[in-house]
Amino acid sequence: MQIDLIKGHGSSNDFLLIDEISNSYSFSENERAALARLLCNRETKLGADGILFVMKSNHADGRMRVFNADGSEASMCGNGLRLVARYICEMLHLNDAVIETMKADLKVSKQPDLYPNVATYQVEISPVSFQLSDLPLQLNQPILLNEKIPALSEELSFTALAVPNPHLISIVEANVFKMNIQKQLSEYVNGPNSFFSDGVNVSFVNTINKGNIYVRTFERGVGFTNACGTAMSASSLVTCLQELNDFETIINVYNNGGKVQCVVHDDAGKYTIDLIGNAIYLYQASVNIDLGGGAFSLITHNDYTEQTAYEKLQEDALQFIEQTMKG
Ligand SMILES: N[C@@H](CCC[C@H](N)C(=O)O)C(=O)O
Repeated sequence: MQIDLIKGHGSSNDFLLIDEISNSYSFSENERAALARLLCNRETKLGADGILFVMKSNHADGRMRVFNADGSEASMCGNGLRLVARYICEMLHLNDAVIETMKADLKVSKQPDLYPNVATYQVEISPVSFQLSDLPLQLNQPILLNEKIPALSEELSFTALAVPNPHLISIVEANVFKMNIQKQLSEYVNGPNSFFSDGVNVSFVNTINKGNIYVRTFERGVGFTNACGTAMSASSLVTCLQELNDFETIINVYNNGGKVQCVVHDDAGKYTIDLIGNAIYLYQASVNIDLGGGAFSLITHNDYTEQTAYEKLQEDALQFIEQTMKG
């Protein structure tokens, strides 16, 4: 089969976007998973953290399904949703749209460029749940708010939440990033284990100062990524709950791929988060795929020129991290 796609990124969390609205593709569930495993493989000419399937919705402006590089489907993807938001808004000539995702219809909108010539979109991260059964996390308690799970770590405290994909978050000192703790812990909870039957995205967060945090995430179904949008949103909420940041106020979230902004809303205990950041296209490609043989070849590859503008944002973000995070 021949497929046209766009490779893009949100905070350098990169995706292959496949448009099923304009193209008459028809994929079985197994084919979607196999496509993700094949095309996201970093050893090939494409490689990505996941695939975004952009589909028609019967009630919203469009629909997104996201598959991780290992072929598993996720209920949500914040960085990916910004790319889909851009794609749908440009296709339908809209500034605001609603995108159907696995568990919710989410508002998205075009925003003023965060940096010159960096296409910027805001996406809604919702619904939020602290019920452990929604992750799921198997513990003899209903919620976990900044508490220890001694079997995972004697030192670190964790908060667990679903936004709606599952996240385990720990606020740490800067020196912890130099240790191997996050990798070991993440591999454990994403392998066969008695706590997380579906795995979990694991984030370590450093509160640089009020209004500025750094987040590094080991993603379920992928491994360490440059950034994870839902994780940065969930982490922002956790810092507000711990009074390290303020609700209704911009939080700059630095990551290894750049920077986004989050605003956390508290509507009488119902939390939602605005995630604002880049939606950059890297190139358009056509590929010829032999799924049975597990191989593909590139037919065309045309670069966009947007990445140069993004690199300025990324350089400044990385410099800020280096200067402020001593540890
Ligand atoms: N990178 C994404 C999250 C993708 C899904 C995640 N790995 C999961 O399995 O829940 C983001 O930007 O939110």
